[in-house]
Amino acid sequence: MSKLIRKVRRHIEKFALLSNGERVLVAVSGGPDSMALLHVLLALKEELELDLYIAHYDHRLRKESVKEALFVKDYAKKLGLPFILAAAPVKLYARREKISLEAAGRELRYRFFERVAEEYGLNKVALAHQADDLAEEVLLRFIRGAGRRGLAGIPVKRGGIFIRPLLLVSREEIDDFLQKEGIPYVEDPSNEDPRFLRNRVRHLLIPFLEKHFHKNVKECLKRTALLVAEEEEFLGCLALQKLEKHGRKEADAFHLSVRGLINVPLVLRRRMYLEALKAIGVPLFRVRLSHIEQIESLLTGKTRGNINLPGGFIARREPGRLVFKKVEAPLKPFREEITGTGEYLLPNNITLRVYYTRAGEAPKNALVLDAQKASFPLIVRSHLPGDRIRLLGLSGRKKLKKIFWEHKLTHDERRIWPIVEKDGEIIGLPGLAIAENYAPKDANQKALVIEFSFA
Ligand SMILES: Nc1ncnc2c1ncn2[C@@H]1O[C@H](COP(=O)(O)OP(=O)(O)OP(=O)(O)O)[C@@H](O)[C@H]1O
Repeated sequence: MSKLIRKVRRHIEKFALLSNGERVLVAVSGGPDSMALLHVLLALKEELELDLYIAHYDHRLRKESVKEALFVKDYAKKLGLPFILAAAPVKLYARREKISLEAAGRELRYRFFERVAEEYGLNKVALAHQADDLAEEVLLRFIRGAGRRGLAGIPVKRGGIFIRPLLLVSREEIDDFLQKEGIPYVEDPSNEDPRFLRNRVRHLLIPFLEKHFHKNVKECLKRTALLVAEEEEFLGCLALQKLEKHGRKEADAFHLSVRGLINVPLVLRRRMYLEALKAIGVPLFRVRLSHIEQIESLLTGKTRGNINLPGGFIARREPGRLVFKKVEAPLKPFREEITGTGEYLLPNNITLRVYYTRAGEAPKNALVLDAQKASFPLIVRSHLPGDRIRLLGLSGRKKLKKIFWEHKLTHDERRIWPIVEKDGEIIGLPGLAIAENYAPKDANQKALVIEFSFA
């Protein structure tokens, strides 16, 4: 067994990353780190009785991305491992949420991993961040002015499902392993692009620090990050205890008692804000120190009114309490053209996944259509008064209103449930109904699957 595999096995044990018999989704971009991770986990598969799955997310931001997805797909096939792929409307999402392409890609990618883990009943998602990533990330965040949470860098595990078995292994050790084992990988040219601050940290700042200040600067940064991470974890536990005492969660809202908060030291209070936001589903990736400071200024009375938080949440001061809550965006009717397979972002935070598979393998809650008959373009739209569908075995057409009622859909669900139309005729509603002639005849037939989820 190679040195690297033994080292990772020790880390898996030390940080309790995996238990025997777990079902693991390996996030493989096709780059050197994730290909090494895949091989390390393959080597430990038998001993740890792991069930491995491979997932790849095609961000569609570079023209080579399809090739990379195919590389990972073929590799999974060669290894005989299940492979799950999604393609992403990253640009659209970034524009809509007013965030960078990098941040949008990250958010959608992590959401995809979580969704796949849930759908396939997997307990862990293994990511291939390594020690050099950790050092670079810490420096980068320092430059950008992060708080303590940022300086803790990249955690070795998060949220009970994400694990990073290679986090304490250097890029050099990984390269050495790949070469000795003859493992192929694809290079991501954007890793060299000096327009990205992260790449300038990797290619300019770290070598400069190594040359002129400290040969082992990466090791030092790693050590600092691990120490801060331990302290962060401790602070997190304390904050949760305090939240139990002084806070109350209510569906999409969190209430914090002002009297409870002012008796807590500022450093802990900041962490309490963060834990409260996490509890109601605010995307923590996007919460900046400035948001936390704004919340603090609500408490001290320096700011009044609503403070906008990421993901459509607000914070405001009410008598005797701070309130964090989701502001409901009004539901919008929609009509979109579906021109091919992929992911589509519809209004009202609906994500649509359109793909081909064998009819027998399609999930039950999706619309599964005969691929030949349901050719593109299709229209996906929201409900209109008088909508009807021609169902098998019925002489006339059935009102959608009746179908909604039979499935006990709420008023809001009825307004935005996606309805699929071809040539002016309704051909189905995911999970609810399919028009006559559009259902595949047998399980082996090629089917077009339309699945959707509300964010
Ligand atoms: N397109 C992808 N498909 C599948 N997994 C990916 C993809 N991109 C990244 N990953 C996984 O995430 C790890 C980190 O990737 P990378 O360093 O590019 O991301 P990052 O943006 O720097 O970090 P983070 O994921 O924390 O935002 C990879 O080693 C791999 O395990």
